[in-house]
Amino acid sequence: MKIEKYSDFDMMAIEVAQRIAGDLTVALHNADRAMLAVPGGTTPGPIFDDLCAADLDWSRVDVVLTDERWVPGDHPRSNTRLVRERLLVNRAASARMVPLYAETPEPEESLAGLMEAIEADLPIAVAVLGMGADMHTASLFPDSPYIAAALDAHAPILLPVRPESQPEARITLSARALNGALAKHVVFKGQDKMDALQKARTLPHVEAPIAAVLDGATVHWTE
Ligand SMILES: O=C(O)[C@H](O)[C@@H](O)[C@H](O)[C@H](O)COP(=O)(O)O
Repeated sequence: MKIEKYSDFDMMAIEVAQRIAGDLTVALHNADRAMLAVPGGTTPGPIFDDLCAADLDWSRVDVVLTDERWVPGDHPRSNTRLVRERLLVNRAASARMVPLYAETPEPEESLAGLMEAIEADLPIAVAVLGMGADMHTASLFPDSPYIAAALDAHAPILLPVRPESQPEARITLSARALNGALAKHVVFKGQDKMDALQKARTLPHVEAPIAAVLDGATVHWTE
């Protein structure tokens, strides 16, 4: 794991967008298509605003979320909506989005179809990950029943989860799917999260899921 600290959030967003674009360009030299996995939440918006203008062949990029809240695509908490509005615009409008949501009441009812579409595009070329102060990443939450199964080396690539701390069901890529990425970037803001990251490295993965994806990752952060 490598840690890179930035003087402010805007600088971090610009630099991280450049790093992702560089990684995608390399991946597209080596393969016909490249898969980019991105988080939802509040941190990635400004990164998407810069990344969407990157000069690369977006028509060969498949974008998937690391995780989604099980809410309709026009819901304010929808990560799909965030990606459509902030990433799949400008030059990146020609990228293809691999869905992580379907209109069924529960994620289990759509799981097989969603999983099949993602499996066809694996491995992930570039995984961008957020992190919570509770040491979750994607929707791998320490307070999720079955978190051990989602972190297992043989876990399915996609799992429905119902963390006690969250208002809705979610769906998440497993640690196995995320760790298959050729490049991993963890991005967050705040000393509290940096303290949590350092603590995570001393805890079992079920208590600190972020620690399960740190091998080979670059951590980008700003106070
Ligand atoms: O849908 C989500 O909530 C996520 O993908 C999640 O893992 C997020 O990355 C972290 O919770 C950090 O969230 P913030 O960027 O809002 O702090």
